[in-house]
Amino acid sequence: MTPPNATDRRFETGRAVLAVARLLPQISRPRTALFIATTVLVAALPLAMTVATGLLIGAVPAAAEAGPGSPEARDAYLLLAAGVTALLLGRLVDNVHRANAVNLGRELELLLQDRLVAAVARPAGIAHLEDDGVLALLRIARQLGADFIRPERAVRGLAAIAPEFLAAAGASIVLCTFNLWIGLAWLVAWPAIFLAMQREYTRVGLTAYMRSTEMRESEYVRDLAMDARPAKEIRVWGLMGWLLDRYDRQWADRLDHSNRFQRMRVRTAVGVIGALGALTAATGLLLAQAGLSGAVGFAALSVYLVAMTGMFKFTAFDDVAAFLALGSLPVPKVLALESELAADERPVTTELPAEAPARSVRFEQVAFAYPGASRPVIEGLDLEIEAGTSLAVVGHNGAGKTSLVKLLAGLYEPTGGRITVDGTDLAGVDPAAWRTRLSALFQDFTRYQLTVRDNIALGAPHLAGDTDRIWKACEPMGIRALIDSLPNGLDTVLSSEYEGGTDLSGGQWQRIALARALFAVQAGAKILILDEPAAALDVRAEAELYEQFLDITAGLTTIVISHRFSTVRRADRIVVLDGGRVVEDGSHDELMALGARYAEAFTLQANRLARTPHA
Ligand SMILES: Nc1ncnc2c1ncn2[C@@H]1O[C@H](COP(=O)(O)OP(=O)(O)OP(=O)(O)O)[C@@H](O)[C@H]1O
Repeated sequence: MTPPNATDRRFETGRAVLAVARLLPQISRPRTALFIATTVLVAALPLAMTVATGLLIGAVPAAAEAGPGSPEARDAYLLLAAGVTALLLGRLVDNVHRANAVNLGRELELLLQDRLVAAVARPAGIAHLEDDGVLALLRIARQLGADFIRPERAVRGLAAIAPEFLAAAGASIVLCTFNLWIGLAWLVAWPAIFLAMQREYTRVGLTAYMRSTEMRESEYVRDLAMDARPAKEIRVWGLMGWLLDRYDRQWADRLDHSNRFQRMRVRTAVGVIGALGALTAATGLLLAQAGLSGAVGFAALSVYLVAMTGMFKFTAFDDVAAFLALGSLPVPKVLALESELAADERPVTTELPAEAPARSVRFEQVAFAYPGASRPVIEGLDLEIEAGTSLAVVGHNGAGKTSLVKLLAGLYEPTGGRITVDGTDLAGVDPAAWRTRLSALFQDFTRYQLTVRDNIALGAPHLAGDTDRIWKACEPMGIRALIDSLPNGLDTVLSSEYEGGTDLSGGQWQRIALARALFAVQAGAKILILDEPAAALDVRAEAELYEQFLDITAGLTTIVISHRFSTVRRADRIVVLDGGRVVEDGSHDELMALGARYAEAFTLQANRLARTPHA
């Protein structure tokens, strides 16, 4: 996602406010209709009161002369009643208008949050979650309802400003009856001033948006200082001072930047106030001349004066005007993100047969580069994985092993070539349906701060209530005794941040995660991916676990990535990856006989292990 360019920015304010206005009927048509009706009334009623007051002032001398009960007195009473009614009704309608705006605003925020979560959850892959533009929007989205980025405030701003706008237009038209040019000047002045100020506010808001990467950085630094997870390293290495320093510097930089923008806003405001002062002085002077020369009567003069001073209620410089600009700013961005992510969706063109993969999964000349990366991590990769067999993938750090399984899981799409399942190109298959056939455990698996039961059942959440099945997944992992020893057994929360909860050792966590993968297999997954499945276990424990996995998952397609050759050698077939290509391919015995990279690395590790019997 790219940030808006200069041309886009000129129209940003109008587009943002329009986007807010267009969303309101989606929340509630009747309440939007009420919003429009009360906007007109809130603008018209004070104007009606002004006119009634002016006419009343003009009618009083004649009524006083004619005496009580006279038609003139009745007219004066009627004008008084009209003025008072307009005043009271104005108050009442104003309250309804504001309350309606607050509710509409809150619901607008909810609507945007919902649409955003749905939009972000929609793409099958995870590439969008590494896109700086998307992350900037997500940051804004997380803050929706906080700080100045509040669409709710935009609706309240709109509610306050729209009637004032109409009232100012009405007052300008009243002034047109005094002097056409003065009236027209006022009619044009307010929208121009309003737009100038909105552009300034928008500029400030956009700067915050454009600096989202810096802001994310400083939020990251702040969270590092406060989170429990990095707390060990930060204290052991004495990083707290360094973190706080860095955070302070980033804040100072942000403040400095925003102060610079504030100064620019003051310049515009001074220019605007100068123009307003000149127009007010000209109007006042002309009114005074007209009054003194008798060209305009006393009643009309008072109406014109009230119209002129009433125009200053218009809040172009007020907080509400800033809220309107800043609060609406994220709205088109959320909508743009929504359509951008929807456009990225690829069409589903084929369905895989229920038994697939029955023959094989094939990587055919697959190439892949991470979004934004200049070089591919996988290039010209050909690999056929026979269904029902176990495959081990080995290679040095950064060789592309994890990237390969991420492609297989559909978390990213190949940038070249294709992956087929029994001959069907995965590009046309519904990724969600494909993933129900996969069970995967990645090396950076998630330690959910949930119960043991949930941590295991998340492998197939629809079977979460099946306790027997959960125990069945735990058994081969050797964690039954561990779970029984926990305060609430399966229902113990795996986090010491909760009362009655507990944390586990690295190896214990890994066994829980393996049980989760096994639970998914029990639920019907046909391909099992294990990326460094037991790096936290000792070599023998890992080899034993993998052996057990192979027994339990016999007949399943299993792909394991490991640096432990005692694990790797148990696979039916081994491929060595280097620079994103397969450079060796065969069984353990075949690769040993080949005497190349695999054999060399295996011998090296075996010799080391032989020297360290407790490894
Ligand atoms: N999300 C990402 N964005 C950009 N580059 C990435 C990303 N993930 C990995 N890479 C790069 O891709 C290359 C291959 O990474 P990959 O994780 O596939 O290697 P690996 O063989 O699994 O390594 P290891 O044995 O260390 O786990 C590396 O150079 C890495 O820097």
